[in-house]
Amino acid sequence: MTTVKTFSRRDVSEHNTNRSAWIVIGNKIYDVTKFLDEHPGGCEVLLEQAGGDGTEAFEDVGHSTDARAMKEEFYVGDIIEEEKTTYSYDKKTWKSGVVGDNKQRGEGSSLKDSIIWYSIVALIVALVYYLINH
Ligand code: HEM
Repeated sequence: MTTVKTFSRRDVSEHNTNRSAWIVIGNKIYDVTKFLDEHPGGCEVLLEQAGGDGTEAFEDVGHSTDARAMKEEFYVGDIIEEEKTTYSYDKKTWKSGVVGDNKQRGEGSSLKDSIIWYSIVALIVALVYYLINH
């Protein structure tokens, strides 16, 4: 059995320089010190997140599947159970990305939307009918 190392967010916050840079992404901790010079997005953005939670920044960039796989090379451990966060990103399925996202948002309003559209069409039809017959 492999035991996963765990660290508190305070532990992570100590690794906030180019000598040791840890970033939290999705409650997992990555030591990107050796990656600083190789990151295609530059070392500055990584250093900005170093010692903290870079989940949002990482997801906002829309990193490729390759980039996601690559980050596992730098995995050092997990955030301790008590300090784990639920991210808004957890609810999204990143594989289907924007499509799933739209579907999620659309579900609530699609019925309302179509009722409004049908009403507008019905009104126009009624108006045309009225104008023709008068
Ligand atoms: C271990 C963590 C990370 C890995 C392995 C990683 C890897 C990569 C890779 C491979 C790319 C090239 C484009 C792609 O394949 O998506 C990239 C681009 C980029 N990354 Fe990261 N990245 C990491 C963390 C971050 C973080 C925390 C930020 C914070 C903002 C960030 C910002 C960017 C930006 C701005 C680009 C450039 C996008 C562009 O020019 O199109 N990355 N990263």
